[in-house]
Amino acid sequence: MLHLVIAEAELEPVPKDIANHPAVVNHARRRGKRPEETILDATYHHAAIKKLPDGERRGRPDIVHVCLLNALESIANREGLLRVYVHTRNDEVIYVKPETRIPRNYNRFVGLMESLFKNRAVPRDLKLLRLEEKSLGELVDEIKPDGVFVMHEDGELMKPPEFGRTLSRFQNPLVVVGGFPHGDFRGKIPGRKVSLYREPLMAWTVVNEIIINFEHWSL
Ligand SMILES: C[S@@+](CC[C@H](N)C(=O)[O-])C[C@H]1O[C@@H](n2cnc3c(N)ncnc32)[C@H](O)[C@@H]1O
Repeated sequence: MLHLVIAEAELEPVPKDIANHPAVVNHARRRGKRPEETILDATYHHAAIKKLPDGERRGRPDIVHVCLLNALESIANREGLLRVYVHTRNDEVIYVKPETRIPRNYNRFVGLMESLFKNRAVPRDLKLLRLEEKSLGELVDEIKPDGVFVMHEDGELMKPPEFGRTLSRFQNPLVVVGGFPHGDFRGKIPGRKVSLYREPLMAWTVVNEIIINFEHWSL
């Protein structure tokens, strides 16, 4: 079983500090929600986000959306060989049941995330998505993997097929991919740093490369 963690993802409700900013208030009103109930989104909250620390990288639910679509619709997931988790910049972990159907439509996905942050689980009966306050370290301790790999541009360079083969030597490997658009992990991430290419890649490309090459050795 491969455990895939999208870590330090830039997915969060609008922080209190900018809840009164006109860009946030107007967007919330259009969606019929209170500002604090909406998800921070760089596309709509650009003017407000600039005022936040780390503003240049925050408000990117789209990264989580594409990574989840790719991972959950993969053959590995259909075969029951994958578990996916999202860890956020505020140390929350979203547990994703393998049978979850993530909405293709971005606005619907954001609506789902808004319900998740409000109710801590969606849908209430099936709890396909569940949110808990938890650090990445606590999540790793809980999963108890027999190998931890951190995808990183500065890591030891391994071609994707070679990385797939490396993963196949473990029973329960865990792979961490950064869910942010720019810069490095903010916290210390334990594990073997691996680079799949000599240049930075988008998080969803890395997710695809990991899963496809894991499948090659595991199906
Ligand atoms: C968009 S990148 C992060 C931003 C990147 N540091 C930059 O400044 O362009 C998102 C994540 O993809 C993974 N990643 C990006 N390039 C990679 C590479 N060449 N090899 C392995 N993983 C990579 C890392 O986990 C990274 O945190």
